[in-house]
Amino acid sequence: MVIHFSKMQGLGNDFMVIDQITQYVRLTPELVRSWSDRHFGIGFDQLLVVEAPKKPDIDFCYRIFNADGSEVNQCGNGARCFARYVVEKQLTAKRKITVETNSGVMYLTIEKDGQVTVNMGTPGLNPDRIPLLADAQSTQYNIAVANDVLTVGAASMGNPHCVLLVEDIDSAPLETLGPMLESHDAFPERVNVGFMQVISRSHVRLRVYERGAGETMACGSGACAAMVIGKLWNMLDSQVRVELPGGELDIQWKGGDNPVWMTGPAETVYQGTIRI
Ligand SMILES: N[C@H](CCC[C@H](N)C(=O)O)C(=O)O
Repeated sequence: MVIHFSKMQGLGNDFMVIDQITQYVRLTPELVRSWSDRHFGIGFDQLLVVEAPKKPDIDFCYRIFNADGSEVNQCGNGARCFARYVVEKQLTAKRKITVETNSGVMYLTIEKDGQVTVNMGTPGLNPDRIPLLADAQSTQYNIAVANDVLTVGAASMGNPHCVLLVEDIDSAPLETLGPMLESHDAFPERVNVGFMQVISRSHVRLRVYERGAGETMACGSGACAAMVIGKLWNMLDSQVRVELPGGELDIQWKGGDNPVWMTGPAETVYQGTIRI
């Protein structure tokens, strides 16, 4: 069987995108891992799967698999690529798209300049929502790692994130602290780990060691989580330029139960087929 796919990227966070509307393939963790391999497969950070809606008033469903084969409930950069994919494949003529993921419904708008704005929903700060093993909700949590205690912020954007402050993003110890925090016992479903350097109240630099993928060139939900946590720490205003290794995202959040808005690019690199 031949599977048609698009290879896409949002600020260098790269994706294989398939639709299960015009074709069908049974997805297993082993198959996803074989496809994500950058030497023996196609190579990607995440696989995005477009499905027909299950409810009225929803345009599509959208599933996300990390490179390690784990299925997750949110991908910010992927949401922007998803929007461009369904338009380019003429699966919709809409410019405002409603999509349901395992973590809820998202609202996507394709802007006139081709960028995509995503309503990423309200951040989850209750430890049970993240999930995080903690006695009470706080803006800061102390996590024992190796022989040190790290102070982190934690939030869910439909997927779990922790964020720590660093003086210099370029020398941040992602290779060591990333995996240790990603799989730390305090995070029962593992966690995405953001390393944030605050440049001003409207500009941060961020690197993310992603759950199930390692360090990526950009993490959309990670940029949202970092902005939320930085604002809760009263270090950031309500609109922030998040500078990631792969480029910049515009993130906006007014606090409280307001949604987080993310705007950024999404591009198709090539279209291909793979035989299974
Ligand atoms: N690694 C993430 C999923 C992809 C998120 C990221 N690529 C984004 O743009 O939000 C997780 O396990 O929750």
